[in-house]
Amino acid sequence: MTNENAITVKNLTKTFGDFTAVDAISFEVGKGEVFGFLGANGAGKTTAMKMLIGISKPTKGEANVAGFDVRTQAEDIKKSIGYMSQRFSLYNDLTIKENIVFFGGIYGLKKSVIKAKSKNLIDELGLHDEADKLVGSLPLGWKQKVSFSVALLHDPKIIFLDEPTGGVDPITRRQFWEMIYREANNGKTIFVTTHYMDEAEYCDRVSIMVAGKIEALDTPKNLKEKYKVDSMNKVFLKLARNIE
Ligand SMILES: Nc1ncnc2c1ncn2[C@@H]1O[C@H](COP(=O)(O)OP(=O)(O)OP(=O)(O)O)[C@@H](O)[C@H]1O
Repeated sequence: MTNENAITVKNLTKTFGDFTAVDAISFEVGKGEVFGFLGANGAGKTTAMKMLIGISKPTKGEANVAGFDVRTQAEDIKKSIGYMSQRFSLYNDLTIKENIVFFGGIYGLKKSVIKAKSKNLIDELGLHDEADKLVGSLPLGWKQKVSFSVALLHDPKIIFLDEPTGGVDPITRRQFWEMIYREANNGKTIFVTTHYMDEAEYCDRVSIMVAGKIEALDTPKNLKEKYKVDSMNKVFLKLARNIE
């Protein structure tokens, strides 16, 4: 497989007993691309993502992430990617600063680097008044923004975001997407799952997974043209109905 793409996936498959959760999916994600990975509940997104971030072995097929093979180089992948999910966030009983020091340490950064990054992060997010407050006391939207910045501390090439804006208000979601764009413009590759169809419109390309298979993959504009509708929500509904 070539390493020109940030992610290359070929016939990637995961079965649990007789059940095929991810069914021979293939796609490529270019460097610097914002790639939306959509699907209804149970479509297989999390199972696929777990294989890509090197924590679950594929049953069949292959995938290369940040130049590394998911089967044999999972440890290298973990060092090259950032990961953030709605479920795995920061430690609520540590302050913002303490979370940064803690995760910086886990990523193996030097103390001087952590100090500098911590200052940048707090400056960028305008969080001077909150830096010494417990994360648990922050609104969810702020937690998610800090969590995103923390996932970037070790300067990963690819960032995996698993429903990063779940439960967050529309204005904060918009600000969150501005942060995503900024990182993509800096050359980071963004792989993001979301349930919000308006967010699918913000992606460079979108794949839609139905029952373990990728049923559509293109730019939002092309998908809307193909299905002759005016929103990604309608594309999604049409696809789901066709399959039923
Ligand atoms: N360890 C497992 N053992 C058996 N079945 C599993 C396992 N993990 C996932 N599944 C099944 O695989 C299917 C896909 O699940 P997955 O969590 O990947 O979907 P998803 O698209 O991420 O959904 P959601 O949006 O709800 O997270 C589901 O039917 C789920 O029950």
